[in-house]
Amino acid sequence: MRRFLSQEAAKRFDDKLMGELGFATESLMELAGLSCAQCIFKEYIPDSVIVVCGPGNNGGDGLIAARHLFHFGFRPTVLYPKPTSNLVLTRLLTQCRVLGIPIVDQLDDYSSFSLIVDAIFGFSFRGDLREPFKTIIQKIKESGKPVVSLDIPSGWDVENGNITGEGLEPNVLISLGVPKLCATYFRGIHYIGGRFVPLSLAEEFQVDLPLYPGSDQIVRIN
Ligand SMILES: NC(=O)C1=CN([C@@H]2O[C@H](COP(=O)(O)OP(=O)(O)OC[C@H]3O[C@@H](n4cnc5c(N)ncnc54)[C@H](OP(=O)(O)O)[C@@H]3O)[C@@H](O)[C@H]2O)[C@@H](O)CC1
Ligand SMILES: [K+]
Repeated sequence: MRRFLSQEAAKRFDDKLMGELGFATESLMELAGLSCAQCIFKEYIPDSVIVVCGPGNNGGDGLIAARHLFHFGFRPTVLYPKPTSNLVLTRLLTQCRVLGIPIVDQLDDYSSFSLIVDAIFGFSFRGDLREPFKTIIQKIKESGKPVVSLDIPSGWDVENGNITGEGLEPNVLISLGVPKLCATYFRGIHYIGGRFVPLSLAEEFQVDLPLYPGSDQIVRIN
């Protein structure tokens, strides 16, 4: 059995979940985002947090995590630099707005936040880092603040890790469903979250599922 998925396998895995296995993106994203917020609550005292969201579903996980973090007593702000017309993401942005969570499209100074949540890129990241996210990632690194990455440390090659050196070096990584290959290069605190993978799918892809304690949605593996 393997413990990690390649980029191509992660995409096929996702297609199966959202296709023949009957799941909706929104429902799995909700479980993913909740599990991320639970990991953050375990590792950090509630305080101000900036949740930096990219244009894809990783950004959606971030919006959901921001909403749950608000309910857990954190003071989240969302950085959403790229406008979206995607209905799922638009609805999640509305849900944050309803709670009074500030949503900004640019940020020059991260110093007023005690924690940065990286929901910029997930398993679909490829090629050279493009703007505006290249500068955002650079500024996050310069801030020296603790970083929690959702699914993939942004800027890392999904299989080969931080090969350009431009990627984030998070303190905590929360792999969603099954870790991707780049996680083998990660040396910080590593959780798996999102307890939604059917055993039959894990067997088909020959990946191990972690043993989640009790009814928990998260498990620390490193
Ligand atoms: N399957 C599961 O179990 C579940 C998966 N879930 C989550 O979904 C995530 C995967 O989401 P995803 O496929 O939407 O892609 P993701 O990585 O967020 O964004 C890709 C976008 O980024 C951009 N972009 C790409 N490369 C770039 C570059 N070099 N430089 C700059 N921009 C670049 C490009 O956008 P564009 O620039 O084309 O607008 C592209 O569209 C997964 O990791 C997990 O977090 C959970 O929600 C639910 C359960
Ligand atoms: K990320």
